[in-house]
Amino acid sequence: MRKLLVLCGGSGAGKTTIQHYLEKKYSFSRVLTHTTRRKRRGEKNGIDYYFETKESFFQRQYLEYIQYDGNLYGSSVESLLNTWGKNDKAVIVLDTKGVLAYRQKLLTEKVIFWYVAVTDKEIFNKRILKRGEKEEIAQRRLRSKEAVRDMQMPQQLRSFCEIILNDNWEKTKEEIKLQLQQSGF
Ligand SMILES: Nc1nc2c(ncn2[C@@H]2O[C@H](COP(=O)(O)OP(=O)(O)O)[C@@H](O)[C@H]2O)c(=O)[nH]1
Ligand SMILES: Nc1ncnc2c1ncn2[C@@H]1O[C@H](COP(=O)(O)OP(=O)(O)O)[C@@H](O)[C@H]1O
Repeated sequence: MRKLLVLCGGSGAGKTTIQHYLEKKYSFSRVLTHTTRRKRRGEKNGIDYYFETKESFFQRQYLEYIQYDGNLYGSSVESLLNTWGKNDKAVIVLDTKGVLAYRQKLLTEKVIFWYVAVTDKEIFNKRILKRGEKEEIAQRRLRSKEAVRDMQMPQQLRSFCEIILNDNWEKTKEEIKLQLQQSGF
């Protein structure tokens, strides 16, 4: 059966780190999404995202798309089906608005949702500055209304989204193992 794990959480909480770990340790395949934001240092087209222009972005068919800190992000039907074509176990990273869209749309597949949390908001600041962006861009990101919204789990997600606390990486790994066992992934 096709399975999808949806990760969301604040900017810098550790979604991408957890996604890579799920690939390496638990043989998930990542669903790449599309964005018009600029590449960060080290990011590659077709590896981290499909980097698009505004024109090319709208040439795809999306399950959903959103605006985040002034850029467009969208998950294409094609990318999800491609991933499932090679692996039943897929993982995607979305903002919390995208999570609600997936919750309503993907009714026939096995889908679970995780919100990646940190206890102290200062952690967002520290982590995001380590990430290869100019400080000014990182600070703007953290002040954007979408980033501020996603720093706490929105009320509407509480009934179906598991919280993965990512303060301490060793504990996060244990929590991931437990949650995967409990949900049969
Ligand atoms: N709804 C939705 N959100 C996306 C998609 N792709 C990425 N995102 C989210 O967009 C937000 C910004 O992503 P990114 O620029 O990589 O920044 P980061 O969260 O600071 O690492 C994050 O919350 C991602 O989870 C997508 O296709 N759909
Ligand atoms: N548990 C952790 N402890 C310390 N640093 C972490 C932890 N998890 C992630 N990081 C680091 O924090 C930064 C942001 O993580 P990332 O996964 O890119 O966040 P997100 O995708 O949620 O924006 C990266 O430099 C990453 O290596």
